[in-house]
Amino acid sequence: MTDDIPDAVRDAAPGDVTGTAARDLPRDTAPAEPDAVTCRALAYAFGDTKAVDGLDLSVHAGEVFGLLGPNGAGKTTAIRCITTLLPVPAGMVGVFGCDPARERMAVRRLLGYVPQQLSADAALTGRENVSLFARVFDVSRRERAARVAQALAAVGLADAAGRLAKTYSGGMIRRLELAQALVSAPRLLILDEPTIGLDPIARTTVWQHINAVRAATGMTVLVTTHSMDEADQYCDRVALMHRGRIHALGTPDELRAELRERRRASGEAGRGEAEPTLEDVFRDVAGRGLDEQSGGFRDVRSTRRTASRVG
Ligand SMILES: Nc1ncnc2c1ncn2[C@@H]1O[C@H](COP(=O)(O)OP(=O)(O)OP(=O)(O)O)[C@@H](O)[C@H]1O
Repeated sequence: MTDDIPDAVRDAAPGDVTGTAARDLPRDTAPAEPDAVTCRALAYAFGDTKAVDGLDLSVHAGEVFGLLGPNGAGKTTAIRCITTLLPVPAGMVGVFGCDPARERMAVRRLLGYVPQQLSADAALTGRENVSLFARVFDVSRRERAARVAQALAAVGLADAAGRLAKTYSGGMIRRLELAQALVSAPRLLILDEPTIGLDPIARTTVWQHINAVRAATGMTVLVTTHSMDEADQYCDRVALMHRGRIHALGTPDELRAELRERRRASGEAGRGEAEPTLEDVFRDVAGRGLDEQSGGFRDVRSTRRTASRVG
């Protein structure tokens, strides 16, 4: 784990780095370090329910990786195994080469995690919330105030730091939770549906801050989402997860091009088919099971919990 949040994070003004700009960072500098996340044949069951069922995944250091899938695909369960919150009963998980089972604290020190559930305390100020995380993550007393201020500034909350979190908007709460995760200067930031329930402007703002920090630090980002549009716009690579395993993996452009090719080969192309979207790719690789399983991609957006998370 790095000792400090780099000054560049503090200085990265929100909006200066867009998702597109961050995606244009050089990709051909081969990472000398191990992959940020490795899962091999990972399996986890709740009773008879195979939540994760033979998951193979590599998240390269420095990339923004999107784990996509409908409700119940197993995304959160996989994330909880990676973050040491669940044991790894079958298969293996590595985080920058560390084994969560044997090096639990080492793995936790590498991670910043923003779960789906509310992790900020509404009765505390923004600054107090981030300070709490700084203490939990052993940021030294000497450094703490500066690191808390840096993390709040990095997500655009410096001016609101003295206000109670219960006065924040949903988007501000999400950014506060981001600051909490960033205060320990993680090498890997894991975000479980970071923009669910937010309006389009708040979504964009959250992503601008994620990308600004990532561009400044080289941090790896693993994000789960139902939103194909966000994945398309902000993720370097995506994995399409369904029923506990990965059905397709690549850059959004690669996945779309592969579907275009499959359509061409099967004679579907040229019959007025629109350019494929990522959702088309998912429907193609997951097959009819996607419609049979409860929860698609669109209907879930309006039903989830951010509105009530902060009330
Ligand atoms: N604590 C639990 N006890 C029993 N079953 C669970 C538990 N947590 C998850 N499951 C089941 O495991 C499967 C995978 O759930 P998981 O939450 O990992 O999916 P997900 O892709 O993250 O879904 P969502 O997008 O809704 O968060 C589902 O069938 C779910 O009902």
